[in-house]
Amino acid sequence: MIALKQVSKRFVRPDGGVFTALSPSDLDIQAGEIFGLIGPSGAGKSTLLRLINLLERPDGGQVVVDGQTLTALPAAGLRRARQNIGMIFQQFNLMANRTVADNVAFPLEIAGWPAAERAARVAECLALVGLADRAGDYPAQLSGGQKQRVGIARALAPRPHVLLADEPTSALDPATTRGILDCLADINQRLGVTVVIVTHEMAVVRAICHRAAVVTQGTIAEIFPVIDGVAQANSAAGLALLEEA
Ligand SMILES: Nc1ncnc2c1ncn2[C@@H]1O[C@H](COP(=O)(O)OP(=O)(O)OP(=O)(O)O)[C@@H](O)[C@H]1O
Repeated sequence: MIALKQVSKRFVRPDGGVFTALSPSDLDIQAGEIFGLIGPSGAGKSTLLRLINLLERPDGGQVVVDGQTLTALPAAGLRRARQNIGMIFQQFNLMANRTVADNVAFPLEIAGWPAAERAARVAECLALVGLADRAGDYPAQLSGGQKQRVGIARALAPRPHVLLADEPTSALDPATTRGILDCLADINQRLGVTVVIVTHEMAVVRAICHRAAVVTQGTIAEIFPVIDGVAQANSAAGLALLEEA
């Protein structure tokens, strides 16, 4: 479903220095997987995630999602292809001046869905995340967990095959975290959506991931499976993360 081929990313710092956020890396994520990107702060996890939908443009390499080579697409083609890739964020990124329903409708408006189909899809997505009764509320009236559920509903509205999650539970307490992770696992199971989740916590990987990559200093140190809730990491960086947990 997702293939990164020798993808790399450097940033130029304000002082003119060049910083390698990701050395040339390969990554294959299968359709239907929940795949984790785990590593310490500043390791390059978010950069790697944002390279999948080209929020960050790689300096080199190819990004292929659902059979389309995103790195070869012109702007209009890329906009269309991105409708197949939903994204959720640590701070939810909801629009405060729009109701819950209008937040969820937003990507459908952009994509040109007719109003009646939009309304039906919004209702469906809010039901999916357990917020059917909050459609008319504003984000400020919701708890953190409910806000993230709106984020998930918004990301799923255009029926994407891929959902990118950038530390989706880092702003939430443990009980709410559990609820959001269960929600993501449920969506993965029911809809078959491929989920890529950035986290710095092994507990998140253990809770929902099928496999995960250890990202450290701009490289993928290893890719390991999670078997019966046990993370099978064995690189030095992976073992350090397990010890921390
Ligand atoms: N736009 C940018 N300009 C310059 N440097 C950047 C930019 N974006 C990221 N970086 C640098 O790239 C490195 C990797 O950042 P990234 O956000 O991918 O790490 P991360 O593993 O997600 O960390 P965290 O868990 O702290 O979010 C960091 O050192 C960061 O400062």
